[in-house]
Amino acid sequence: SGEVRVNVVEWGSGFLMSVQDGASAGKTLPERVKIVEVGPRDGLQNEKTVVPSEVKIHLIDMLSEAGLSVIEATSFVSPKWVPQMADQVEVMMGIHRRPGVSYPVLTPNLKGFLAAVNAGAAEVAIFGAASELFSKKNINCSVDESLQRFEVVTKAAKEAGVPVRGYVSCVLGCPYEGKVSPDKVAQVAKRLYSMGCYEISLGDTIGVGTPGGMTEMLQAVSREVPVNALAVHCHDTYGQALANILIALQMGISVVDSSVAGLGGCPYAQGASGNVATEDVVYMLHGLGIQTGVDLPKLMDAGAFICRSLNKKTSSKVAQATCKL
Ligand SMILES: CC(C)(COP(=O)([O-])OP(=O)([O-])OC[C@H]1O[C@@H](n2cnc3c(N)ncnc32)[C@H](O)[C@@H]1OP(=O)([O-])[O-])[C@@H](O)C(=O)NCCC(=O)NCCSC(=O)C[C@@](C)(O)CC(=O)[O-]
Repeated sequence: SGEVRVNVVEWGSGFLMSVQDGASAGKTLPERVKIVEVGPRDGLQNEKTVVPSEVKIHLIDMLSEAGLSVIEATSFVSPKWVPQMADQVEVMMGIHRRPGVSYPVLTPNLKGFLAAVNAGAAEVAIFGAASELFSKKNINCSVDESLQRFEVVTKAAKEAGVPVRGYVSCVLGCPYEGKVSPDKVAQVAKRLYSMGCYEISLGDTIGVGTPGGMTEMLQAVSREVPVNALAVHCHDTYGQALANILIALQMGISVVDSSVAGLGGCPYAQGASGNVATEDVVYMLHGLGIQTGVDLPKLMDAGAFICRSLNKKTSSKVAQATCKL
């Protein structure tokens, strides 16, 4: 109908303005999107100076207070590989778990899985890649070896009744190999799904993808894995993340990973910027009339808190526009 609704909420010195464009909220978009907030893990894992556990815990609590229902809390990986995540047990013990909120953690192997469950994790994520070289740099094994390790984790998780999410990294490009074939992404995604992952998150680890590549890759993956079991995980290095997410939504995906304040980057993907900012994703989704359950002002408070704590500027355009730096 071309109807455009504009809601303006005055807030501090800035304005939080949401433009709802009735024409763009087409039939193919989902009514509701689940956001998987990865800031406390993906966002912080690459920080060079150690972030105190209390800051991580407070951030996670602010994010759950803002209405996020899935918050990836930490990683049970080797502290020699990722020192920033060495306080995983303190973080898991310190957070105030809100009913209905899930706090998954990364577990690369059985050792990590057992430690995670011991620390009270009720959901875990395994993380593979569609690129051999990235797999080697990130988790020190080939893609096939990683899948064998993940079989062991998913078997143990099934016995313990713990749901497992699966990641595929480098779905639109690799920092070491360059172009990645959509078929390879589809094969890895299929293996993770067949071993019992309830959801497969497709990671544009270095943020190089464009909507054309995203479309081609999702077409290949959705031939092997049902689209309602897929999520997208976009880094924003080349400023393509929101466009890529919109493509994913139009193709039926309704789970989006993002990081508050656009924090982050992978230690084994040099030059990659943070994930798309959760604030910007929420702004876009609400503008499209899609529900998220997230309170944007509260989310921006969480973004402002972590940026102050890290002494860095937010990468969220929405936060910049509303002067909540
Ligand atoms: C996978 C390993 C452990 C293999 O590392 P390795 O060196 O091959 O492992 P190992 O089995 O030979 O063991 C070596 C040492 O690590 C210990 N170890 C072994 N496992 C664990 C564990 N779970 N927790 C704690 N310690 C562990 C083990 O006990 C031993 O200790 P030592 O005897 O030398 O004292 C290592 O490569 C690692 O920890 N890698 C983590 C890398 C990582 O966290 N990367 C970032 C996350 S992935 C990402 O960001 C991408 C994503 C998910 O966001 C999606 C996207 O954007 O694409």
